[in-house]
Amino acid sequence: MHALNLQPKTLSLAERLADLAVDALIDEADLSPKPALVDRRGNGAHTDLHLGLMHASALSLWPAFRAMADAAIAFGEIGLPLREAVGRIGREGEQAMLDTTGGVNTHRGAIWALGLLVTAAALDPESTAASSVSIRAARLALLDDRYAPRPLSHGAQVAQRYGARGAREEAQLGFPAVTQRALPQLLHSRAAGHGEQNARLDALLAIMTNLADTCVLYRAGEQGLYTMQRGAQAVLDAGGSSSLAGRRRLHELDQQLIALNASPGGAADLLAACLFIDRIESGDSLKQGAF
Ligand SMILES: CC(C)(COP(=O)(O)OP(=O)(O)OC[C@H]1O[C@@H](n2cnc3c(N)ncnc32)[C@H](O[C@H]2O[C@H](COP(=O)(O)OP(=O)(O)OP(=O)(O)O)[C@@H](O)[C@H]2O)[C@@H]1O)[C@@H](O)C(=O)NCCC(=O)NCCS
Ligand SMILES: Nc1ncnc2[nH]cnc12
Repeated sequence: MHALNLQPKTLSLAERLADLAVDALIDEADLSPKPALVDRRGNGAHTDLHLGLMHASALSLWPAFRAMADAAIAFGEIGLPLREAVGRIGREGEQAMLDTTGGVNTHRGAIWALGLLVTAAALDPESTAASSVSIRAARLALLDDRYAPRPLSHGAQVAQRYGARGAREEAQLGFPAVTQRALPQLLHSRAAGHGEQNARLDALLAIMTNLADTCVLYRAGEQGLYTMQRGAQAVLDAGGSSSLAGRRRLHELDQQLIALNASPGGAADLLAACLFIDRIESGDSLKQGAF
C-alpha cells in the first residue's frame, strides 16, 4: 500500500506566473460592484457573458501563460523570435478561450496585456518592479509580429473613426493606465484603510477616468467614453468606493453605462494587469515554494 504523498509540488517559475495571471483574471471578474461589467451581482452590459464563463475563460488561458513564460526563459532576451513565439502562443490561447466560451470574446485584451507582462516577468524574475516589467513588456509590444493577422477589429475601426489609442498602444507605452493611475490609486486607497475590495474598485475607476477604452467607443461612441471617464472621476472625487457618497455615484455610473450598452472591458483587463503587477512587484510570490 502506498502512503499519500502530501509533499507540496514545487512549481516552476512559468507555472507560478501562469497561476498569478489566472488569479488576477479571477479576482478582476469577482470584484463587485464594477460598473457595467460582469461581476458577482450580474452581467452588466453583457447578454453573452456571465461570471462562470469569465472563470472558465480565465482557467483556459493557464497553458498559454505558462507557455509564454517558458518561451521567455528559453529565448532569454527581447527580440523578434520571442515576440513571434508569444504572438503564436497568444493566438492559440485565444482559440482555447473561444473553444471554452462557445465563441464569446471574454479575454482577448487580457491575453495581450497579461501575456506581455507574464513574458516580461519571466525574462528577469529578479527585476519585478512595475516600471521594469512594464518597460520590458513595452519593448516586446513594439516589435512587429510578421505572422499576426490584421483584421478590421473593433479596436481598429474605432482607431480609424476617433483616432483613439487602443490596447496595442497602451502596451507600447508601457501600460501608463496601470503604472501611472491604477497602481498608485490601489496603494493610496489601501494606505487610507479603505479595504482591499474598495481599493481595487478605486484602481479600476482610476483607469476609467482616462482610458480610451475601445470597447466603450465601439459600443457607445464618444458619449459613452465621456460618461465613463467623467463618472469614474466623480466617484473618486466623492471619496471613492468606500464612502457613501462615492457608492451613490458608482451606482449612478453603473446605471448610465448599462443604459448606453457601454462595457469598459479594456479597463477591466488593465485592472487584472494591475493586480498581476501588484503581486509580482514584491517578488515574494515568485520565490520558490510561495504557493
Ligand atoms: C493587439 C490586440 C490587442 C488587438 O487589438 P485591437 O486594438 O486591434 O482591437 P480589438 O481586438 O478590438 O481589442 C483589443 C481588446 O483590448 C481591450 N481594450 C480595449 N481598449 C483598450 C485600451 N485602451 N487599452 C488596453 N486594452 C484595451 C478590450 O478587451 C476586453 O474587451 C473585450 C470584450 O468586449 P466586448 O465589447 O464585449 O466584445 P467584442 O468581441 O469586442 O464585441 P461584441 O461582439 O461582443 O459586441 C474582452 O476581450 C476584454 O478582454 C478589447 O476588446 C491583440 O488582441 C492582437 O493582436 N490580437 C490578434 C491575435 C494575436 O496575435 N494575439 C496574440 C497577442 S500576444
Ligand atoms: N468583468 C468583465 N466584464 C466584461 N468584460 C470583461 N472583460 C474582461 N473582464 C470583463
